[in-house]
Amino acid sequence: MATALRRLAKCSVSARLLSFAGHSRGRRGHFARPCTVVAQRNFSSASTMTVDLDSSTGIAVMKLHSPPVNSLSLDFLTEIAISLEKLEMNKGCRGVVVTSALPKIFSAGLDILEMYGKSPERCGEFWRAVQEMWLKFYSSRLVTVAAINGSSPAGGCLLSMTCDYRIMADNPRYSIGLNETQLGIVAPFWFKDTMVNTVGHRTAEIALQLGLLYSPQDALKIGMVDELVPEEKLVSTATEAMARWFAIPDHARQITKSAMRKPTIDKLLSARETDISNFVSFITKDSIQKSLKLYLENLRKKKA
Ligand SMILES: CC/C=C\C/C=C\CCCC/C=C/C(=O)SCCNC(=O)CCNC(=O)[C@H](O)C(C)(C)COP(=O)(O)OP(=O)(O)OC[C@H]1O[C@@H](n2cnc3c(N)ncnc32)[C@H](O)[C@@H]1OP(=O)(O)O
Repeated sequence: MATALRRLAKCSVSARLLSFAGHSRGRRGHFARPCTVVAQRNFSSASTMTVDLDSSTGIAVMKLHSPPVNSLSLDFLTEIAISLEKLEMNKGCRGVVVTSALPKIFSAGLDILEMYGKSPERCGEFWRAVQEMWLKFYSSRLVTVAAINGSSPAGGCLLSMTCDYRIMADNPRYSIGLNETQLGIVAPFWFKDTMVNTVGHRTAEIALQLGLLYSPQDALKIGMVDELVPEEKLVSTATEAMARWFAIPDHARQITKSAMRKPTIDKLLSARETDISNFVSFITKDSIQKSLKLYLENLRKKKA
């Protein structure tokens, strides 16, 4: 099933930029089922998420549910990307709220187990799926709002930064940021670019080098998130925020979004294969594997 999903994801890449500029590629029936609430719910055999589309508002809520920490494995990334693709193709959908169904965690970022002790081939496949998820979200025609209801390190922060707007639960126990350097690894250029586009160059420089994780209050101060609300109001605030974006004619908003993001997207598209081989050669180095091993051990020790 997951392999079939990945194949489908690869086939649809070339259509992305068309939809980005507001052109419809969306012939119904491209997928086996139309994108309705029930079809979405049934779509994922692993039940790693629910996607509820309210046809009266055009807002879908995508709730990530991959215990224990919504870490982004190859299969999970593929499911997220395909779910977004299905929403993109549904003319009744104008926006998506991304949130977590797990308590206290939005997403723990990339699944470290996908980067530790894996073959170069598997690492390459994994990295392509990370790129694909980023490309789909960053270039989405939809209004995307992240409702960040828990900690969101590294890849979790990246996912939220691909969205148009971020609302975080005002809980000082949660943190968010690109903390890669703390693991002894390096955020690739398109993670860095997304961060720069979100918080500006100087703040990104400090945040990335030090691998900083910010409290919600500090994340608000630097512009990593746009709003803080009590956790119970998160999804309702996200759907309310969506109304401001829906008030703008779709084509004008989409073309503007494209103008803002296209250079960053094109940069990855033109270097995609090199980026994969850089990742594979970096992550499979003995020294990096040792760092990851240590980091995993510390994560486990913390619990014991
Ligand atoms: C030159 C350069 C060229 C190319 C680029 C090359 C390189 C690489 C770029 C890679 C970019 C990487 C991006 C990433 O996203 S890396 C992942 C970063 N994530 C983290 O650091 C988060 C780690 N986790 C935590 O801090 C906590 O777990 C968290 C999320 C705050 C939750 O805390 P808590 O509720 O207390 O839960 P536990 O810590 O007990 O965790 C439960 C369970 O989950 C396991 N786990 C946690 N996070 C991950 C993860 N990201 N991947 C896999 N597994 C994870 C944890 O070990 C526990 O497992 P157990 O078996 O003990 O139950």
